[in-house]
Amino acid sequence: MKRTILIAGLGLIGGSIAKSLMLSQQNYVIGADVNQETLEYAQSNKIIHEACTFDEAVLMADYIILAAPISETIRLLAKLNNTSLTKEVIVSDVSSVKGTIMKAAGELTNERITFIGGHPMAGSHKKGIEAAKSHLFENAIYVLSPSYRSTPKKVEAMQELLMNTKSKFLILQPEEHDEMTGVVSHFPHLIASSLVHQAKKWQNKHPFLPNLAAGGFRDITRIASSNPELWQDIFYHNRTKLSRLLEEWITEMIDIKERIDNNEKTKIIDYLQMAKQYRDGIPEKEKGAIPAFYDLYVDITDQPGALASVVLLLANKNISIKNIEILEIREGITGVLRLSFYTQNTQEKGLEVLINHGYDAMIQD
Ligand SMILES: NC(=O)C1=CN([C@@H]2O[C@H](COP(=O)(O)OP(=O)(O)OC[C@H]3O[C@@H](n4cnc5c(N)ncnc54)[C@H](O)[C@@H]3O)[C@@H](O)[C@H]2O)C=CC1
Ligand SMILES: O=C(O)C(=O)Cc1ccc(O)cc1
Repeated sequence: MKRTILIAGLGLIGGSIAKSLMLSQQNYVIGADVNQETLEYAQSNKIIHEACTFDEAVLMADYIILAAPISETIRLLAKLNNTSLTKEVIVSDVSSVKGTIMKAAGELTNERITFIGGHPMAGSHKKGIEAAKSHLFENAIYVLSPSYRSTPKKVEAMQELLMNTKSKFLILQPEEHDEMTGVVSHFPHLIASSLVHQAKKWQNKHPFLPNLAAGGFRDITRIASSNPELWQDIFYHNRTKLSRLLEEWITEMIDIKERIDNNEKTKIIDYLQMAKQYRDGIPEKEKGAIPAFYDLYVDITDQPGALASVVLLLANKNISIKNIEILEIREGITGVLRLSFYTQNTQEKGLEVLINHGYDAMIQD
C-alpha cells in the first residue's frame, strides 16, 4: 500500500532522507520548505514527487519528518498540534538535540499525532539540498526516541519507512542522547572552532603560520568548517550539557597546564598514553557523530598528475570514492592521500588495485 510522507525542510538532511525514500515504489514523497528555490530544485531534480505548503501537506501525510533547524522544528510541531488533522500521523524529526524536542512533543495535545524523535547521526560540513545524498546515512547510527504515545509497532513502522537510509537504529532516551552527543559531537565542535581562533590570533604575529598547518591541524579542525547557524542552534538546545562539559574541560586544562609548567614528565606521558589507548580502541568501521569512513592511505609523490593517476586507476575499476584528502604533502617529497569509500567492499577492492599497481597503500595510517 502506498504511503504519503511529508518532509518539512529540504536541506542537507531532509533532502537526503527524501532521496532515500524515493528509492521505494511504496512511498509518495511531498516536500515543503520556506525557500522557494529549494523546492524548485527538489522538484526539478526528482528528489520529491510533489512540492506543497506545510499547511496543505500535513492533511495528506501518513508520516511527517521535520527536517528544519531545531528551533524551527519546535515551531512546526506546535503548528501541527493546532491543525485539524483528518487522519492519524506518525511524526518524527532529525534534530541533533533531543531534549527540547521531546519536551515539546510531550506537550502535544492533538491525539492524531504520534511523535517519535529521530536523529540520523551522519552529516557533512555542507548545507542545503544540493549537498543531499541518498546514501548519506548508510551504516550510520539513526537514533530514535519514542514519545509517551508511541507503541513498539509504530517505532517498527518508522524503522521500516527509513529502511533505505541503510542506517543502524538505536533507541535512546533524550537525556542520554544529549549527554553522549554533547561529549562526542557538540563539545568537540566548540573546541575545533576555538583551535582555529587561536591560530588566527597567532597569525597576526606570524603571517606564515597557515602554511605550517599540517595534517594534524586540518584533521582536528575539519568540523569547524560546518554551518555556523546550525551549530549555534545545537549549542543553544544542548546548552546545559555543553556548559558542564566546558567546566570539566577548563578544570582539566588548568591541571594539564600545571603539569607542563612543572615538567611532570611521567604524568604527561600517562595523560597522552591513556588518550592514545582510548582513541585507538574506538571502532573505525562504525559511522558515528564524527563519521569514520572506509579509508585507505596511499603514499604518492608530489609530481604533476600523481593524484589523477590514483583516481583514474580506481575509476577504471568502477570504484567510487566518497572523499579525497591530501595529508602532509610537502613540496617535492612523498605525501599521503586519504581516500574514503562508501563500503568496506570497495575499500578492499581499492586496496588490491593500488597494491597491484605498485602503490604503497594501507587501510590503517
Ligand atoms: N548538518 C548535519 O550534519 C546534520 C544536521 N542534523 C539536523 O538536521 C536539521 C537540518 O539541518 P541541515 O539539513 O543540515 O540544514 P540545512 O540548512 O541544509 O537545511 C534546512 C532546511 O530547512 C528549511 N527550513 C527552515 N525553516 C523552515 C520551516 N519553518 N519550514 C520548512 N522548511 C524550513 C531551510 O530552507 C533549509 O532548506 C537540524 O535540525 C540539524 O540539527 C542532523 C544530523 C546531521
Ligand atoms: O561531519 C561531522 O564530523 C559531524 O559531526 C556531522 C554531524 C553533524 C551533526 C549531527 O547531528 C550529526 C553528525
